[in-house]
Amino acid sequence: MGENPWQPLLQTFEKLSNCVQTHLSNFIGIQNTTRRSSTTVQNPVISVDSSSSPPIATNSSSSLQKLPLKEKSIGPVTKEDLGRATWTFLHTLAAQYPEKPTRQQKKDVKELMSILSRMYPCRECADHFKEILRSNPAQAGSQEEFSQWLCHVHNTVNRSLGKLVFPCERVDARWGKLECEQKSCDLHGTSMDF
Ligand SMILES: Cc1cc2nc3c(=O)[nH]c(=O)nc-3n(C[C@H](O)[C@H](O)[C@H](O)COP(=O)(O)OP(=O)(O)OC[C@H]3O[C@@H](n4cnc5c(N)ncnc54)[C@H](O)[C@@H]3O)c2cc1C
Repeated sequence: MGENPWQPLLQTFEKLSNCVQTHLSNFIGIQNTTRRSSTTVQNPVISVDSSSSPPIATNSSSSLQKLPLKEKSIGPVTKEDLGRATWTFLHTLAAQYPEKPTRQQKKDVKELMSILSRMYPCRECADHFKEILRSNPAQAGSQEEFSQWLCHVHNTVNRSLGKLVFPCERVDARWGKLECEQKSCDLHGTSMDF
């Protein structure tokens, strides 16, 4: 049998096709990279305080990309990040705590502190906090009592870390209530002790 007369033409076509495919996939790859990085700039994903953390690549189909972003990249949470976030939560809670809390609310504060001292996701901090609570049991008979007690225990942690002590008479200036329309974020207390 003689050689297929179309063979050289088919081989040329195959080479051309491979070449086009390679260029096309390179091109698409570049496009995807470009799109991903421009999304990151225009609509950054998440922010944390730590500027030293390397950025983490995100899957373009991830819903994370739709989250609003501040300016910095995501990375592992440090003990300091966790501490600042937790103090923000606790001081804000104290700022919104009712003047006249219910018995349940007072019990909740004690339980919350107790749970923190067991489950705070930094073992040494949790153990340290447990010790602090032992000599300073939570006091939450009123908004002022709670926020002053919290300021005091925060200062105890500050001292142990060699940080400056915060002037507790200025705690209300530092930590206010959440900005919520028509007090919709306020915790409600009661004048009755039930
Ligand atoms: C329960 C708990 C226990 C911790 N234990 C440890 C530990 O054992 N070891 C460790 O390394 N880290 C610990 N941390 C973390 C540590 O307290 C800090 O959060 C972290 O070191 C970051 O400190 P920072 O200087 O950024 O400010 P932070 O101490 O996080 O304070 C945040 C902000 O609160 C304000 N502030 C400071 N002091 C007071 C105060 N007394 N009252 C009201 N507002 C104040 C300041 O404006 C400050 O910028 C603990 C955190 C918590 C929540």
